[in-house]
Amino acid sequence: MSPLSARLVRSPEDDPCPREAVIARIAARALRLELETYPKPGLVSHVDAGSHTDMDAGTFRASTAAVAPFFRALVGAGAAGAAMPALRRIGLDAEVAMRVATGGVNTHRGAIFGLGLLCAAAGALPRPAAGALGGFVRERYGAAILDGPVLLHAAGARVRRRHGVGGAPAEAAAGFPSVYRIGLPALRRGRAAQPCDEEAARVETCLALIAHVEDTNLLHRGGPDGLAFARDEAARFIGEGGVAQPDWRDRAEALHRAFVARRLSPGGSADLLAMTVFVDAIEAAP
Ligand SMILES: CC(C)(COP(=O)(O)OP(=O)(O)OC[C@H]1O[C@@H](n2cnc3c(N)ncnc32)[C@H](O[C@H]2O[C@H](COP(=O)(O)OP(=O)(O)OP(=O)(O)O)[C@@H](O)[C@H]2O)[C@@H]1O)[C@@H](O)C(=O)NCCC(=O)NCCS
Ligand SMILES: Nc1ncnc2[nH]cnc12
Repeated sequence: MSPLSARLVRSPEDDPCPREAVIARIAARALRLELETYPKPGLVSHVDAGSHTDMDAGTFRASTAAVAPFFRALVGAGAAGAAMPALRRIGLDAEVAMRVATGGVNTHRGAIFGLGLLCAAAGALPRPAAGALGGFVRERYGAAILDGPVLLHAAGARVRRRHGVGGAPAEAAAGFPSVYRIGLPALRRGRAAQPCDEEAARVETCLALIAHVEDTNLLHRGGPDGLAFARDEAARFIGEGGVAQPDWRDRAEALHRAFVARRLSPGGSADLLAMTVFVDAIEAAP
């Protein structure tokens, strides 16, 4: 662990900054709620492992527990005005902790990056108005994100080069437009359609994101055809009424099975679902 992370990672009992601890807990809760959302096409949930053979709900729970202290460190770094290289060091330490906790499996790399940047923004902004967290990431860190080192042999970087898509760095540098333009409106639409079922609202959000996002995980596993299949099917689900349909759960489960049959897994959309839940909680707070 880098000295910066070691200084900033604290146990909740001796935490002198309750607001920072609360924000970090909200980030970890967002990861748990993402996991506890079913059906999410091809993705791991508390019900099954979707298109994955190397991870399940237990792997995600262990990963969430391991990375949570680093969210606290990122909130603190944001509050202290840290620049991108400092955040990056904490993010890389979090990736190491994730891999130790999961036996080397990549559960939350995208979430550490995106949710981590939003945590830093929440640390920097005492009372974030609607849209403020994404705007802060764009203004403060956007250029550094795009100029940052590229991990040439990472699957994501390879896929981004081959297919000319921006992936996680472009999404963050632009201030998370998928969260604000797609995720949050879908969460509110889902709540209006199913006022007593928060899980339904998260399913609506997840499907709306899959229909929109250029997800490098879908490209990695399914190529352009896999990405197009996933986006078209998710768009059809949303276009036909989403979770406002009486049989929405059956339809979403059928979609889940179709993704699993093709080994498709929209991991980037899952991360953006967690980020949407986080932004909704932080920016809505009084
Ligand atoms: C900045 C990086 C994180 C960029 O990494 P990379 O070069 O790999 O770029 P991307 O592929 O674009 O993104 C990385 C992960 O982000 C998720 N993602 C994918 N598409 C999008 C998108 N359009 N918008 C936002 N986010 C996106 C996705 O993560 C999720 O999927 C992973 C699990 O997938 P799985 O199917 O298991 O796939 P693999 O393990 O890859 O292999 P197989 O099993 O299929 O064989 C999981 O991580 C989810 O979270 C992308 O994977 C990085 O380069 C970096 O610099 N990190 C340093 C840390 C840092 O700077 N931190 C800043 C402050 S915290
Ligand atoms: N629930 C999930 N299943 C598979 N990949 C993911 N990446 C982030 N969340 C995920």
